[in-house]
Amino acid sequence: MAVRYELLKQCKQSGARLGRLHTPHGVIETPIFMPVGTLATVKTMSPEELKEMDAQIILSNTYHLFIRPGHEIVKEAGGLHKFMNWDRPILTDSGGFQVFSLGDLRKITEEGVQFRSHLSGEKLFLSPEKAMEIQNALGADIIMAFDECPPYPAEYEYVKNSTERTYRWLKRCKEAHGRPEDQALFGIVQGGEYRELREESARQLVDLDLPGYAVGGLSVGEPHEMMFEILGYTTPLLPKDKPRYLMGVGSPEALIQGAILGIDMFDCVLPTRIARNGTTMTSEGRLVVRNAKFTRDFGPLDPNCDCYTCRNYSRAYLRHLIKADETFGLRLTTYHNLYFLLNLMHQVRQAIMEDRLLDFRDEFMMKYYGTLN
Ligand SMILES: CNc1nc2cc3nc(NC)[nH]c3cc2c(=O)[nH]1
Ligand SMILES: [Zn+2]
Repeated sequence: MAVRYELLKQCKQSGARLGRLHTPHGVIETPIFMPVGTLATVKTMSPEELKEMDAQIILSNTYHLFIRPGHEIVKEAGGLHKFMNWDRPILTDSGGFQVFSLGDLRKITEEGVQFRSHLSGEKLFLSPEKAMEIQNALGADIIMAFDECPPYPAEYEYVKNSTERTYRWLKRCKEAHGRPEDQALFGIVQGGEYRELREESARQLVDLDLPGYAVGGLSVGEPHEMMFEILGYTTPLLPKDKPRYLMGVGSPEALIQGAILGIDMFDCVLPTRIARNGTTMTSEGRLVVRNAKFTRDFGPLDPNCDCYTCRNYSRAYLRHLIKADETFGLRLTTYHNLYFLLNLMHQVRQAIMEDRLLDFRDEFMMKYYGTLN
């Protein structure tokens, strides 16, 4: 079977658990943060640097690779692993989220979604079948069902209809999946902010006995507390012996709280995106290194970080590069931000091992945010 989850330890203090996810391209330790490589590259990072920082799995986007260079090209290259020279696990999303974030450039029907390419403007179409054809061609170890991520807020009726259609689409994905033996298809729980819709969606997905389950429809503008409340009653409905993936999350606080609520996998563009404008995550909170106050600060970006950037360069140098729009500056801030989140999850796994995750959370929150919640 494509992907097998091994539950190693259930945290005594919380819903968190320590696990290992066995895939055709290697083992992933969970809870895990997955760097996002939208266009078959984690922007400015080489595969060697990603391995150096212990990135164990990366994400790529179906919508973007479908638009450019096209999934046939990637297939002819021997698949995504070969194309981007990454021999560890890859997860591809199904394109749903990107297409829905195109706003009114798209039309949703039972068949699928009609939209215009954000590059050429040409009319394109994504459906459960098309999303599976593309992901089968890309060859990722974990692939996502084609779903609709409803906007927030959204009326009960809208979310009910959308979630029911997303379930019908999931069954079509399962039907159309050409490579179930080497690519694990994860379903995506929807239901918006409505508990009975979330519970119905989770029940229907679990009945399909899938290799993994994502919680979708979150991190779309809803209040933090609402996301944690929804996770609180959704993850317990998912099988303990399968991985749970919270899509599009997130901030350091959300990663820790998500793990406490039983989430095993996270992805977010935050660390790479904010790095490009010189914003970094450090052990003492966010630090905007392009800020004038760092002009003569010759100390490391983060004194408590042992990453390549913090061991070899100063805040003054980073500020200079970012101000001068030097590519090397983007590389150094990206390297640190990714290292920071990957290392945060390493500390979370340690804390689960030692049954002190809640204490770790309090210590981290105090240092990073200066508060306990
Ligand atoms: C591929 N399907 C799918 N992707 C998602 C990506 C997300 N990214 C965020 N915040 C950045 N929320 C998300 C929800 C979904 C979701 O509900 N479905
Ligand atoms: Zn660092």
